[in-house]
Amino acid sequence: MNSTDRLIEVMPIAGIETPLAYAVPSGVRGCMEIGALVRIPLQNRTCLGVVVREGSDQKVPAGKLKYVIDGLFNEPVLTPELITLSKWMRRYYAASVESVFETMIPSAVRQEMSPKMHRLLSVRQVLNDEELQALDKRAPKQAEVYRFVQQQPLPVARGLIMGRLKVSAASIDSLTKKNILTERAEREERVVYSDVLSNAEKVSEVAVELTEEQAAAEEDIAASIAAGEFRVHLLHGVTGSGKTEVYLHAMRRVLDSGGSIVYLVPEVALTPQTVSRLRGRFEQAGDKIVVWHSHLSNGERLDAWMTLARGEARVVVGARSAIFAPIQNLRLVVVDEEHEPAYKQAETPRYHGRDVAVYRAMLSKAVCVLGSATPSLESLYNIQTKNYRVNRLTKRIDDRQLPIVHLVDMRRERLNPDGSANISAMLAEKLQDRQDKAEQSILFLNRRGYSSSMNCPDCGFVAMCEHCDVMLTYHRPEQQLKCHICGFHQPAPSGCPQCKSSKVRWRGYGTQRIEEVIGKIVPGAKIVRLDTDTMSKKNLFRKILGDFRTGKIDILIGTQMIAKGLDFPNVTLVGLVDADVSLHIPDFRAAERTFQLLVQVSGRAGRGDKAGEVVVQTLMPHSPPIQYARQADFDGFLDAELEQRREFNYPPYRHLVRHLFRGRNPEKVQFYAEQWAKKLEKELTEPIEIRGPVAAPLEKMKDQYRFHLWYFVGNVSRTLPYITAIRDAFKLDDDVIDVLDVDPVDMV
Ligand SMILES: Nc1ncnc2c1ncn2[C@@H]1O[C@H](COP(=O)(O)OP(=O)(O)OP(=O)(O)O)[C@@H](O)[C@H]1O
Ligand SMILES: [Zn+2]
Repeated sequence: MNSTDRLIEVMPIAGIETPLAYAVPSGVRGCMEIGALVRIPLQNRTCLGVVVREGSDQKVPAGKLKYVIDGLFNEPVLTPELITLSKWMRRYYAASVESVFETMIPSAVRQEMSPKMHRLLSVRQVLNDEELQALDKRAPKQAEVYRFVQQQPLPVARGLIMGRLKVSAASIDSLTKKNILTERAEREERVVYSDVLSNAEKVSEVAVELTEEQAAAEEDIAASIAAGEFRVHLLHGVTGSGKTEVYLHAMRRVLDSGGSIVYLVPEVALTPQTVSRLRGRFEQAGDKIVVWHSHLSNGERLDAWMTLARGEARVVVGARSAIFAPIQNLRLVVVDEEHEPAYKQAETPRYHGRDVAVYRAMLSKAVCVLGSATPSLESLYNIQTKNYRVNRLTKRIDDRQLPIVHLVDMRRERLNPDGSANISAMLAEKLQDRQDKAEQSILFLNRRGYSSSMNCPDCGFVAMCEHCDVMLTYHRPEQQLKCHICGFHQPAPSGCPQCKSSKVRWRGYGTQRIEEVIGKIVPGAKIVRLDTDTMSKKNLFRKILGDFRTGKIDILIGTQMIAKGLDFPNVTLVGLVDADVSLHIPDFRAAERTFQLLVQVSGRAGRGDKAGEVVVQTLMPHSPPIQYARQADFDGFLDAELEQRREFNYPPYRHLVRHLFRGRNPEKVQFYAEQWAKKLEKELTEPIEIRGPVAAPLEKMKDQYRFHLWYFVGNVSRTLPYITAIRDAFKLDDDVIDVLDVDPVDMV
């Protein structure tokens, strides 16, 4: 290395937890700034890394310092504050550098992938005659490739060489490995950013005049944006109060003053209405919006990302990972439906999109707006403890009334012998009434109850998954029993496999069964079912919503996953078939989830000129979350629930960390979990409460047995590193795996 060489520090994406110093060769291709994605040599291989520092004071012995190979792009793929965010995520979620960067930088970007990408080869090291003759002898094919490339005036496409010379990829690769040839990816032409959601339901978008409440909320948010300080606003507005309109006005201001915006939704595919409203509003005004969603091809992903990195688009809308968009001058982060558990990632790094959004906003001194009709207890609590500002919208647009909620006690209804069990007389009658009046209805099933299992009344046999601790679910169209956790399936037996009785029964009900029953109750109604099968078919979901809007469908049946943000003015009846299923899950948030579910699904009724009604079927009509939801009493629910949480030290009073051990051998898993607990209790100097180990509620999953411990932690960033340090010195057997999940939403 020359004394004039510039140094940078690069964090390899390769299972290493510290940055390494590299020299930057003069004339190197690509960006070398902080946040740039670069190729580096590391222990005899080439890997990717992110530039985290310009300059270095690492003492690298002379002759050991290596050169960066090149930068993948001409601009950084992460902003400096995203690098800081990555450090926080590693610490807070006990995650590796590799997993954090792989989450932050989409694989399409890391692989520099595009369907229209060429891999171009050129000569890096010119061979002299002697060397060329040696190569001719040793590897004639390689020599042929070398000669061919050397004769070309411009870099030549790899595919072309392979086709023309009939050589294998291996011959080319060995030349690049020896650094005789060099390969780089280049776009054939600029890929036009096409987007599958671009022809979503068209909503003609004109900016409406805000109501008084909306205007007050928006002005308060605007004041924070103008102040240029980090602030969090909780926009707590009842269903149909026009929260989206408040976001849109605030966004307009930010765009007009040159700032950028991240807008998060729980799942893009489930929110086509929101996406088309954003598009309608901003793209007509000439502001490009990037919609970041799972149906993008790799080429589109790369292109969308780079559009943001280059500052060509200043708004990104997407699910949780959109929070990592390399957008500069971030002024506003919107987290819509902030209470949604879908914001939590189920794999490492197990981050919570909302919490990361708040942290990123803080780093950028931006404003974060969390919006919901049913905010999480954590956010409501933060109003008091972290000075979140709260903006309430207490009224629906045009003073529309919140719907009347009827509770039906299904313990009495169950006695109905007419075969239409699970649909109460009241719900049946109201469905027919809406049909007569040409109004629309939506029926919701609680997702957790969306199954029908097989059991035998003679011997008590229940069909269970061979690999998981769950009952198999009956799917009528395919006549199969399926496991919703691992996908195991088998043909549905006609008799009991254990005692051969022919009296097998199907208990519970799925959307399919409800559809049949409703068909009998309301003959002539056009009924459509929305479930996971529908969701897996591209565009079908949007088509169904479109048909529902135009009145081609009378009754829509689905699980609560479809409830988010649906806004159909002609819906005057909502039925919740099984309100309390979610009360029985082993989760300290069971009451909160049930309350949220009731309020959210009720919120779909009566959004137009006509008043709405809700029929809630329950076996526990007196349980507090159901009563509070019925009266739309948020404060009552909050007070009661906070008291419970405080008593048991649950969030929001403490953070929970779940430490799961799993493996195929249950005794071994339990043994390690217990050994660990002993070690932790002995060595941990921090006062935290430890509960467990105990078997997880879902003890067996995908053939693995699961035990877990719970840590009740006051300050995660401070305490977790102590736990991980002890864990680093705790050797597990190869076939036992442990996972730390901070602020978990999955309790089973
Ligand atoms: N100021 C306004 N004047 C007239 N119509 C409005 C106004 N603000 C919002 N709307 C309309 O009211 C309806 C409800 O608004 P929106 O969907 O934003 O409510 P929301 O608070 O997000 O509801 P939810 O939480 O139930 O999804 C929409 O059709 C929207 O276009
Ligand atoms: Zn299974």
